[in-house]
Order: sequence, then C-alpha cells, then structure tokens
Amino acid sequence: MAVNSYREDEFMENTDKKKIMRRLFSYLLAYKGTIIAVLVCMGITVAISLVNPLLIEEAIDHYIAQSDLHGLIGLGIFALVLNLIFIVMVKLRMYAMAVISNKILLQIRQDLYEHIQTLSFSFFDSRPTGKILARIIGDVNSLKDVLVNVVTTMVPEFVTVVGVVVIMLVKDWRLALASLSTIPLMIAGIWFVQTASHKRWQIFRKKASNLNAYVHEDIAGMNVVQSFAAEDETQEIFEGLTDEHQRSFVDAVTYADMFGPVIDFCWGFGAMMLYLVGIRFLGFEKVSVGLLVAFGTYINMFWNPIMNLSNFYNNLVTNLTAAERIFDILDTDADIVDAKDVTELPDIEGSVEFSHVSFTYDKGTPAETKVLSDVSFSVKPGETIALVGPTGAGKTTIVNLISRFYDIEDGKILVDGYDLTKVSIESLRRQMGVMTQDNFIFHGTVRDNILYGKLDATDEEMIAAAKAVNAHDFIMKMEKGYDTELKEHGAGLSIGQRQLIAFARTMISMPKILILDEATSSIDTHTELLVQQGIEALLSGRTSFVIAHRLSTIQNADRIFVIDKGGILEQGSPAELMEKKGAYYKLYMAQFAGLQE
Ligand SMILES: Nc1ncnc2c1ncn2[C@@H]1O[C@H](COP(=O)(O)OP(=O)(O)OP(=O)(O)O)[C@@H](O)[C@H]1O
Repeated sequence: MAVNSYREDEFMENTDKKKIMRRLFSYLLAYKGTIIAVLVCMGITVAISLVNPLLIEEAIDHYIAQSDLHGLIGLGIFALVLNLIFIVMVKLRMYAMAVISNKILLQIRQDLYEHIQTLSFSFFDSRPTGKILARIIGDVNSLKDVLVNVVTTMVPEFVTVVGVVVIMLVKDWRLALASLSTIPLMIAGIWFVQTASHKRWQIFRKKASNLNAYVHEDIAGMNVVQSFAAEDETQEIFEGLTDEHQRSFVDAVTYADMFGPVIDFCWGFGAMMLYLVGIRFLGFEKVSVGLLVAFGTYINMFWNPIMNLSNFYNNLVTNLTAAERIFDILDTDADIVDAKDVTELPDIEGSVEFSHVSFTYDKGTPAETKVLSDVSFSVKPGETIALVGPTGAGKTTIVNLISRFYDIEDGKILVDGYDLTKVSIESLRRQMGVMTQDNFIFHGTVRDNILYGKLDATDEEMIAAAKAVNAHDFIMKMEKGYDTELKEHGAGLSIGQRQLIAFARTMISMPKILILDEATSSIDTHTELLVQQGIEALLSGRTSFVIAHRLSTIQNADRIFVIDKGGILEQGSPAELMEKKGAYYKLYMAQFAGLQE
C-alpha cells in the first residue's frame, strides 16, 4: 500500500541541521584548488575597489590641481588596466563557481540516481513517482545558490566582519562593545526566525512534492481522466493542491522576511549605543570626533556584511530542507541487499523450490491474513508452470519472490538448490527474464529496446531473437526497421506489437528462468497467433512461470498451480485438473462455457 500519496505529506525524521550543512558543504572540498583561486580573485577585486577612491583622490588633488595632463592620462591608463583586471576577475570567479556548483549538483543527482536504483520494490511501492522526481530534480536544483554563496558570500563577508571587529576593539574597546552590544539580541532574533521559518519551508517542500506527485499521476493517467470525463474533478484536486502549495509558501516567506528587520533593528540600536556611550558617558575629552566618525563607518562596515550573511543564512534555511530531503533518500537503506558472505550463482539448470514459504507485504500481519502462508512446491528445469487463480490471490507475489524483489518472512526459496539469500542478487537476476503485463517500451529505437536485454548483443543475435518470437517481420515493415524511433511507453505501437518487441528483448537475454505475466488485453486474431507462437518460442527449453489470465494459452503447460487463500489450492497437468473437477475445472468452465458447476 502506498504510504505516501499526493494526499499525504511525506514523513521526515527530525534532522541535525549542522550535520546536513557539513555534509552538503563537504561536496565543495573536492574543488579546494578552484575555491582558493576564486577567493584570490575575490581578494583582488576587493583590493581594486578599495584603491579606486584613492585614484580619484589622487587625480583631483594632484594631477588636475596641477594641470598635469600627462600624469592624468598615465593614471587614467593605470585605472583602466586595474578595472579591466577587475572585470576579468569577476568573470573568472563567476565562471569557476558556476562550473563547481553545476558539477556538484550533477554529482548529487548521480549519487541519488545510483542509490535509487539499488532500492527495493517496497521503496517504490511506498511513494509516488512524482515525489521521487521532485527530489531528484527540484530539490537538487535549489541547492545551487547555497553552494555558490557559501564561497562568494559566507567566506569573504565572514572575514570582513572578523577584521572589522578586531580593528574596532584595537581602536577603542569601549566604543566597540557599545557598537556591538546588540549582537546577542541579533543572535536570539535570528535563532527564533530561522527555527520558525525552517519548519515552514519543510511544509512548503512537502506541499510542492504532493503537487508534483499529483501532476505526474494525472498526466500518466490522462487517458482514464478524459475517457471518464473527470477533468473537472481532477482540476478541483489540482487547484486544492496548488492552493495549499501557495499558502505554505506565503507562510514560510512571512517568517523568512523577518530576517531583514531583525538585523536592521540591531544595526540601528547598535549605532545609537555607540553615540550614547561615546558622547554621553565617555564625553568629548576622551573620544575624538574623528574616532567617533570612524566608528560610525566601522559600524556600517560591520552590519553590511552581517546583512549579507543573514541573507545567505536565510537562503540556507530555505534550501536546507531540500538538502534534508535529498540526504533522506541517500540514507534510505535498500531492503533487499546481498548478505556479506554471498556467493555467485553459477550457470543454472533452472530448478525452483519453495519450502514452507510465508510472506506478507506489511510485516507482522497475522498468519491467517498473510499473502502466502506455508507454500511449498518444486519445479524441475525446463518445466512450464501456469499460475491461475482469482485476482489478488498471490500469483504475482510468487513470481516476484523468485526474482527476490521482496524477502520472505519464513521458509526458503531455492534455485538449483541454492538458497536465494545466499547468492548475489545480480547473479540471480542475470539468469532470469521477467516480462510484466505492461511490456514497458522505452523512448529510443526498436534496436535500443531489444538490446536492453543484452547490451553487447550483435545484430545477428538481435535479428535471430526477433525472428524466434515472430517480431522480425513486423519490425521490417516499419519505416526504418530496427532503427525506427519508438515513443515513450510504445505510443504508436499496438499492444501486440509492444508484446512482440518485449518478447525479443527477453529472448535475447536467454534467461534460464522465465516469468511471464501474460497481458489480459485482447489483441486481433492474427497478432494473437504471432504472440502465441512468440510465447511458445520463449518458453521452450527454460523453466517458465506463466501467470495466465486466458486459460486457452496454458493448455501446453506441464503443470498448473491454482493459487488461492494464501497457497496452492490444487496442482497438476491441465488434463489431470480437468478430470479432478475441482477449482481449476470451475475456472475453466466459467471462462469457456460461461458455466459454473
Ligand atoms: N506492493 C504491494 N504492497 C502491498 N500489498 C500488495 C502489493 N502487491 C500486492 N499486494 C497484495 O497482495 C495480495 C496478492 O497480490 P498479487 O498481486 O500477488 O495477486 P495476483 O494473484 O497476481 O492478482 P492479479 O491476478 O489481479 O494480478 C493482494 O491482496 C494485493 O492487494
């Protein structure tokens, strides 16, 4: 069951913000050299901007006053060169930071993608695709400014603040303390604002994620929406979600915008304290006007960077929630992993054994409601087993367990005598072919789609596989044959054609064990025949489990398992089961004769 739908906010553990920041900024360490170069560029630009007023002063007081045109031109050229250097340094710094931040975003996105690929079915069962996309795309993007600003704002502004404080203390510690007396107030104010706004930004990101999940689901299911004329209902849900999204944004911004006023207040109050202490308590005889004026300038030099730092901090708090959501996924352990002492499953013959297997999707479910309860069976290499039974009986669950997409609660599953938990997942799945009902077609050519089954296959192998499953002829009739571009989900292909391409993809991988969840949709008789022959080609010579919805397709099966009530109700060859006149016979009669005995 989906724990998170677009209707529910994602659950997130409380995180340690400092840890998140350290982890995020540790990505910058890989670019230490470039960052030092960026800081040098910034140092040069700051120095040039400090020199500029001096040059103007020199030009006016010295060269213009003495009508020294040559000197003035020389100074002008010097100023021009300096400012050209300034422009180059700024451009270099921006370019370097853009490159670094993009590389880091790419790295984080790759880490996320790689990790998500290792996660088990239960992870994907528990959250809508749109929410996963929101983290890989939206959340990662919002880290860009934070990464850039930590270098271009935090480091230099912090250095400036420390420098100014040192100068102020050296000049006059009493005036310095008076000027900076509002710092505790500022820290308290910022702590309050950031705590409140961080919580609200978290809510905002969850609402954005819900909206994303809904839009993704709605677009994917647009044909259902339109065929049931449900546009008004979906529009209403969409508007509800955008409304929540917008309200959560306004709420978060309301708090975030309090950063500025807090600093402004402390700035103004600090200046007042300076003049109060300087003029009233120390008196003119102890403090010169020049020192007081200089402190007035220092106060600005102190609070300006503090304002920039607080803007950076505000930006950090806003986007820290994005980093939290990214690390939350990176820290999600895959449920299905190789144990430490696993061995490689050697080339198998294809026998499969279930020994007292019990399984449930929600751990801790009582025995009587388990999806599978104490199931045992044994399948010989090359056998074709058809699984039939009412909907929700557990047919798909059984085949998913053979591929170890979920771990069982009790019992053992053995392939060629090897316990599945004792062999590497990769060596098991490499020897299995799984064909689900949707026959997923990727955007790309027919060739790309078939070679997905074996990336290094030759053209001859590809054509042989396509011929074996009856796909070659229809592919050759397509505009560019194997190089024809297919659209996402195989739009533009018939269901039968999609199946045939998926068959070829499985055929080329030459699996020892084949799982075929037979599509229920009906296809035209000609394609149906091709598909039937394709299935037969696929099944021959390998152990196969076919989830059959149309009983006509499994008359050649070696054995049929009727699955119901958490186990195998009856099993035997099609003829034996018909003779037995049990559950299978009833299903068969219901499907073919519309009769139920
Ligand atoms: N990912 C899942 N999370 C939780 N419960 C699930 C999940 N998949 C299936 N179930 C439940 O497990 C039971 C068995 O489902 P399963 O898909 O194996 O049935 P099935 O026999 O293949 O049905 P159908 O013929 O309709 O495909 C059902 O009650 C179903 O609701």
